[in-house]
Amino acid sequence: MDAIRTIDSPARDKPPDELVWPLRLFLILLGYSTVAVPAALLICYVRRNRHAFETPYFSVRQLLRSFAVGNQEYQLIPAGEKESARKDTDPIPKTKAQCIHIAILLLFFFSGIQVTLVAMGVLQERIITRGYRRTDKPEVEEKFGETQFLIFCNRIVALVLSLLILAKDWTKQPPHVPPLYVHSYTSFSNTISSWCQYEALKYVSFPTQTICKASKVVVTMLMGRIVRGQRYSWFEYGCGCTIAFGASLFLLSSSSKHAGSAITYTSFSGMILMAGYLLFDAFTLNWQKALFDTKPKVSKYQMMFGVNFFSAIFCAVSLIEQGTLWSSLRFGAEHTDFSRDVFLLSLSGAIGQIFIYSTIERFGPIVFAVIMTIRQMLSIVLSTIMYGHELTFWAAIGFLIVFLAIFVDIHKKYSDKKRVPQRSW
Ligand SMILES: Nc1ncnc2c1ncn2[C@@H]1O[C@H](COP(=O)(O)OS(=O)(=O)O)[C@@H](OP(=O)(O)O)[C@H]1O
Repeated sequence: MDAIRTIDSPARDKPPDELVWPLRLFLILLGYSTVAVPAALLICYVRRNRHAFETPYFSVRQLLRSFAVGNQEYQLIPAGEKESARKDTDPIPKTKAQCIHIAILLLFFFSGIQVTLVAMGVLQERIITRGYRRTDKPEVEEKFGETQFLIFCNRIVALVLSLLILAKDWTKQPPHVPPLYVHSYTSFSNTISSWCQYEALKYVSFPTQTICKASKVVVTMLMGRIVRGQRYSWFEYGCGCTIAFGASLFLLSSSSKHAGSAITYTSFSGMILMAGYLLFDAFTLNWQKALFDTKPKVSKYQMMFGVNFFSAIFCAVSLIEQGTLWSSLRFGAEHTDFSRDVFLLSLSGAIGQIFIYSTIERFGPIVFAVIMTIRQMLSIVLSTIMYGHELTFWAAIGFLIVFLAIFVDIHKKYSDKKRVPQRSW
């Protein structure tokens, strides 16, 4: 939620009380546990009595079984294939035609992510900063401030969109082998990483924040080793570090004005929150990739449905426990312009998710992390052009370093592939 973060991020020299965020996190986790604990008990119960839940007919029992146990009867993966299933999807093509196809696809996904996330940023800013006239009393203008409700609407629209696509292509969907609750991990880590990032803005200086965000690629690689057993060579780690260095140089040199207005030092809390953001974000990506690698694999729309289903529940529970769900819905009913903007925001978020899942499924978590890093740099380049500013010398060097590292990495993979005959692309 870029724009919301920008607005809420405080421009002050002294960070707030360091004891506030652990308390807030504790309350959030307590809220989630009111759903997670009963769900975990239910899962244990169904797993222990799994035979009682075996039924060939569509029923609540079958749904509970899919939720807690999964459909292991479709697990057709031969033992020897398990290793190769863990490898990242390799986007390096063999022929020129494949090269062009890959390049167009990457550009399409990148543009989709960029356009939808920029649209979301603009709409979020609009919703949070401007007031809305009441439909029945146009002379009264009121502001909306419940950001959690916006996330809830976003997840609901994404849930409905994925459900519509699944219903349309029902016959083309692979059987969903893992238990449905596995998507709650992605949902939880995605939510907590966003929360950590948002919360960290109050405790970290701009340079620390930038360097941490630029390190996304390296952290995603390290997490890939832990979550999926994916090995990367020293050369690949080197490229990841070079991208982090180049992106930091670019972002820091081209955003010196930001640095002046933000917090001037990083506290211990800030470091923990930034680490939380990076670790949960890297876990999300690698867990998604691990699910795409099951055989038969989980389709991107099944995953989108599963993740948004759990996220919607988590958000709804939070809103109900804070007592803000009904007041937000009432605000929506009384301000039709607001409802329209929230719908457009949620729709762009949902379409953005389709691009995100497509990228991770097709190109893997590292390419996605690189795309998100370039996305941040491109936003700055675009605003520099729009406002007629000039890129600094060091920003240009940083930009060159990032693209050079990407080029060298792709080139090496391409030449390695030429040397070693491949089974099939
Ligand atoms: N792996 C994965 N799966 C699903 N969705 C994801 C993923 N990574 C990022 N996102 C969503 O993309 C939105 C922007 O994410 P970030 O703020 O982390 O991106 S960045 O800071 O610009 O790099 C943000 O959307 P909102 O949560 O709706 O704001 C993220 O949740």
